[in-house]
Amino acid sequence: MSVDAKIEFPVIEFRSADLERGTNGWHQLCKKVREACETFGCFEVVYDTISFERRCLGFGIGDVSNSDSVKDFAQLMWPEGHPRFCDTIHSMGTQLEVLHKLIWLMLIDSYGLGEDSLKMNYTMSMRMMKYMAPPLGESETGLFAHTDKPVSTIICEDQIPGLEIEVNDGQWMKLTNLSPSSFVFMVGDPLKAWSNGRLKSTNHKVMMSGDKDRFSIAAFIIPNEGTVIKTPKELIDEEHPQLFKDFDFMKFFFFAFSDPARRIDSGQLLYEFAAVSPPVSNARMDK
Ligand SMILES: O=C(O)CCC(=O)C(=O)O
Ligand SMILES: [Fe+2]
Repeated sequence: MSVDAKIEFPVIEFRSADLERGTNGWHQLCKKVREACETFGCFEVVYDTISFERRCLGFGIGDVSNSDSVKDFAQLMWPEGHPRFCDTIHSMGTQLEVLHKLIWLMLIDSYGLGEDSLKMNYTMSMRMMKYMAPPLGESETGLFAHTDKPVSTIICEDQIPGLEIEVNDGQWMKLTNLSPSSFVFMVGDPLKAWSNGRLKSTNHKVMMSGDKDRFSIAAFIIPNEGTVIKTPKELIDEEHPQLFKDFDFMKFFFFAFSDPARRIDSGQLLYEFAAVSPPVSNARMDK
């Protein structure tokens, strides 16, 4: 099904002059970020503060903002160490983590909440993906449709399009023409639960066509064991009754990747796990 041409994917430029908290520029950015995350569950962030070589190798590394953890990983492949690899990954991880936190702060400010309302201990994992070009003239699924289970994700691709988001029931929009300084920020299910369903965790997938392989890097925020996802009371009122009970992130994460969960639609898992009153029918509550 093709997408309505009127739907425009949000592209938000983070100019350094606007990144000072409390300024007019900051407030405008907060509003745009909130609108994008409420409507689309994701947006393209143009952020040229981060510059690095967009070279991917095809594996995942946990806790990338910790330089020892990156070194331990590099030792597996290069027992004698690989300082350049470690520096690149560590510096990229650190900067992507800053970007995650900046966007969280914008969301917090946009709802007028205190910083403590979205505070947790976490590690950021990075996955590097190579999607092979499909056979000539064909189109192939690179990654099946899902909503993200980490709190939030930042995706960086090497200019070969492939990422698609579901904008209406069954309508897929391919994200194209991302600028070389762009990233895609994606709301995950726990952030949706935190926001009492205001923020959308969008269904997305990777579809490959054309003759070029696609490389991407995804940086995921994974809360530490014992973290409880809790909706701030300010986001619950008569107009917005509580949709999700407080839940242990790790239990949700394990549930989402368990065998019985495989038979459930990815976007439905959060409701199965944490809905305050389970929906009577199978219909999605956020539609
Ligand atoms: O590679 C991409 O562009 C998307 C990756 C993704 O959605 C994921 O790893 O959850
Ligand atoms: Fe994803």
